[in-house]
Amino acid sequence: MTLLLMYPTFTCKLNHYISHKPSVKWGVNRQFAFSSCSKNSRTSDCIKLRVSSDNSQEKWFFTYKDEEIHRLLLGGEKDNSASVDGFQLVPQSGDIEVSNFHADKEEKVVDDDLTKEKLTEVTYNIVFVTSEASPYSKTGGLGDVCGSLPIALAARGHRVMVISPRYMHGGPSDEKFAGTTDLDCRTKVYCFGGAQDVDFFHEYREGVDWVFVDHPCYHRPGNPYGDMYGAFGDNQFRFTLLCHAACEAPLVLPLGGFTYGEKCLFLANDWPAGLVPVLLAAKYRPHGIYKDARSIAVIHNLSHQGVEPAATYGNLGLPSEFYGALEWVFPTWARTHALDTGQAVNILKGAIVTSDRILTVSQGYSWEITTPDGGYGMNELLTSRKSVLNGITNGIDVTEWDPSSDEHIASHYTVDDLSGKVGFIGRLDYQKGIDIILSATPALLQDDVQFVMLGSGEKQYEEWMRATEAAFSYKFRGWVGFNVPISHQITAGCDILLMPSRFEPCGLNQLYAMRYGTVPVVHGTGGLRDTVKTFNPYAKEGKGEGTGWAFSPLTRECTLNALRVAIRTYRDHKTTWEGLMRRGMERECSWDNAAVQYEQVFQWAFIDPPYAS
Ligand SMILES: Nc1ncnc2c1ncn2[C@@H]1O[C@H](COP(=O)(O)OP(=O)(O)O[C@H]2O[C@H](CO)[C@@H](O)[C@H](O)[C@H]2O)[C@@H](O)[C@H]1O
Repeated sequence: MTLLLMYPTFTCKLNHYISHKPSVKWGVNRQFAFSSCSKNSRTSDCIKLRVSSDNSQEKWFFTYKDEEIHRLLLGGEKDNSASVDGFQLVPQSGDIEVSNFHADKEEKVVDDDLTKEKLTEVTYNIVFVTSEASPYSKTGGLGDVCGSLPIALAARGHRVMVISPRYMHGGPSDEKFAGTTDLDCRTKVYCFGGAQDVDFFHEYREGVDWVFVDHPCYHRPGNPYGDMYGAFGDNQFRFTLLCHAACEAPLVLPLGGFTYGEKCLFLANDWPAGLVPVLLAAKYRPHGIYKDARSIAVIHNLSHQGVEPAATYGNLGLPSEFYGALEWVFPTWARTHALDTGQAVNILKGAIVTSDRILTVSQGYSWEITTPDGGYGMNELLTSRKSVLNGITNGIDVTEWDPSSDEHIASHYTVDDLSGKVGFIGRLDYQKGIDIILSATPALLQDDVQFVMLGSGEKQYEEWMRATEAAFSYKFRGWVGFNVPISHQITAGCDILLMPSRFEPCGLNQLYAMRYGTVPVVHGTGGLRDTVKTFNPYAKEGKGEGTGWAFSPLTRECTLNALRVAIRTYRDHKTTWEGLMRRGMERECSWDNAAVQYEQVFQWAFIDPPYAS
């Protein structure tokens, strides 16, 4: 948390520092407290603010080191719900000396613990737009994040809607939507040369409005993006429709009796939601709608950008003058034939140049995407927007992923009761370093280890898993497919989780692994480097520190070396291993911390006028 104190005008921003619930309204006697002090001296230096109000007059009192100081309130800045979010005070003459306040100097105080304890002061109407949200739909980490972060934000007092498609695959997964009801609010959206009728389904669960856009294009076998024959050919249409519908939803859906209205904050997750910030700027604001709304482009994976031929621009329901926002020209070497001009539209680019802020899912990745290596062609663009680019490490759903109560595992355990237990879980593609696993496995299986893999993706890797299991059935098991219970069982059952990702915006499996006492061995990149601390046996007077191994560079040799060090530690140094497990299990990984950081970014988003209008 950052507290701004300025003297002698003594202006304090109270946002996030006042410890009262958002539902508490202004106008009755209230006592608030906030701290201006460092972690270690919190108690002694605490400044308390007491406000006494009889609805006509507000008197403000400060207590500093148990001494009460009366101040004149110059102006209380209140938000729409009449909660105070800032104030200005004039010190009386002969002002007391307060040692923490430095003349004409800004003081920044960081106190994470304190932040965590407090609910938010300013609440927002938040609209997550996403192609997947667990448990309704999930093919990877995006589903996890959009299924759990909204709940954490709602618990902090925000009004939160998550809007995603109502996928009907014609199988058991359709049951996940059984609790939703048709809002009977058919709406027309205009794209792809005509009017499209969409319906909205809804379920209010865990404080969140889960809204599902219904349209025949979401009703087909497969997963949200494709089927056994590959990606669906009309994905641009399917997600354009989602974005148009998502922009209408806050205006037209009376959820709990009230619409979300125009003053909301859109979180556009990855390219499928990338048209949302563009639509706000191009379609709505010119007509005076959504002038008070803001948008944040959240990048979970920059390697997918939603790029289609330039000729498709006319389908997107955007005015021609916004073509430049989406315009994308492939370099000459990437063109496919002599007549290829390289002209394309890039939806994620549109989001990056029109959103008010940009977020990635770890700090490391927010830097990597500004470099040529990690930028996937967007590095210069992202660098130009660096001042509004932040990284916040994902949290995890600590209820779903809890080794003491997990419904998918046979025996439960806690950090105080560790009992006996190399795995890999993930999409079988280039990002996840699957080629490295392929090349390292024969050597690894020479050692006394068993290796279990769960994943689906590229056919050649699925075939390799089947063939390796057939050849080394006593040492290797490969489960081809997407199976949540098995992912929990592998996470709980393994001693080591291997993640040789080539790049990893955040990575969730290493977080799940640490929570389950399974030690991660990862390539030190992006969010993996941010979250897995390499074991150091000499730290802390020989007690050791770290939660796993983050190796680099990403080669077969380095992967094998790191795995062998880990395996030796497991085998020969049981106490040390237990320390690694314990530290991983005790690591803070809930959404609480991240939710507070998200709120800070929300606050920043509303400081400036809309970036694009
Ligand atoms: N075969 C299978 N069966 C069952 N479950 C499976 C599975 N394959 C994957 N999963 C699950 O899908 C999720 C994968 O999450 P990750 O964060 O590791 O990667 P992903 O690349 O999808 O997400 C992107 O978005 C997330 C969220 O921001 C970032 O953490 C990440 O770095 C970025 O690449 C985990 O919950 C995992 O258990």
